[in-house]
Amino acid sequence: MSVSVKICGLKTQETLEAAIDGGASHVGFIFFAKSPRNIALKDAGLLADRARGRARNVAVSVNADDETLDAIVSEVRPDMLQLHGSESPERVAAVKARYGLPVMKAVALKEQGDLRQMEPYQGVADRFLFEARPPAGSELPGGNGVPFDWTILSTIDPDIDYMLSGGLDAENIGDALAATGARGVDLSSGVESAPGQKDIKRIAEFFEALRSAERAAA
Ligand SMILES: O=C(O)c1ccccc1N[C@@H]1O[C@H](COP(=O)(O)O)[C@@H](O)[C@H]1O
Repeated sequence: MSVSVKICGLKTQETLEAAIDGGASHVGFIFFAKSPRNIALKDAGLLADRARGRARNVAVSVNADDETLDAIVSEVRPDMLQLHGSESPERVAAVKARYGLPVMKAVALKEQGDLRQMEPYQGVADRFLFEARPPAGSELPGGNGVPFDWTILSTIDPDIDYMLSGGLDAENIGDALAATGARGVDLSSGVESAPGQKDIKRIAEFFEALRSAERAAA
């Protein structure tokens, strides 16, 4: 089975096309002012229109209020909302009900016990995004290019639908898939030449490495 891939933090047509050409199933747009990947609503709307029907558009927000999410949903018409802050299970449920869209909830992992944070969201979130805890001093809850200890996921219930994230790139994707058996992955920094600057060559190299890992596992 092929792994679904979300390339996140896209800001240009050229890199969006490179992600979709490479085989991305999902493309992500960041709505978080402090991020070098933050994108204006109008620009994200244009990119999402371009991707529509070829990849699923994911809008990423951090503790966004209804007014902010209303604007994102109306301009971008995403297929999925990624909530990457400290949104409570009740907030996740309210967002799902308000927009009628699936929600992927980010959960930061550093040690085995952190997996318990996922439990209150089970049956509420449609999918999980397992991500590393941000390094000390980082202003970003995600997109730090840092992997976590993948063995934390070795005993996870196979019915839990998740994307693996945090510091994935062409060099480590084979090991990451071998360690976790993840059916979906999400990455940003690993296909950039500098923070917020997606690199077409690195996107192509990532997909090449992924296909090679998939062949090795078949
Ligand atoms: O990428 C960001 O700047 C960002 C900002 C705020 C919330 C989430 C963000 N990114 C998410 O984190 C993953 C992992 O990033 P990386 O591969 O470790 O750089 C990214 O794919 C986004 O979903």
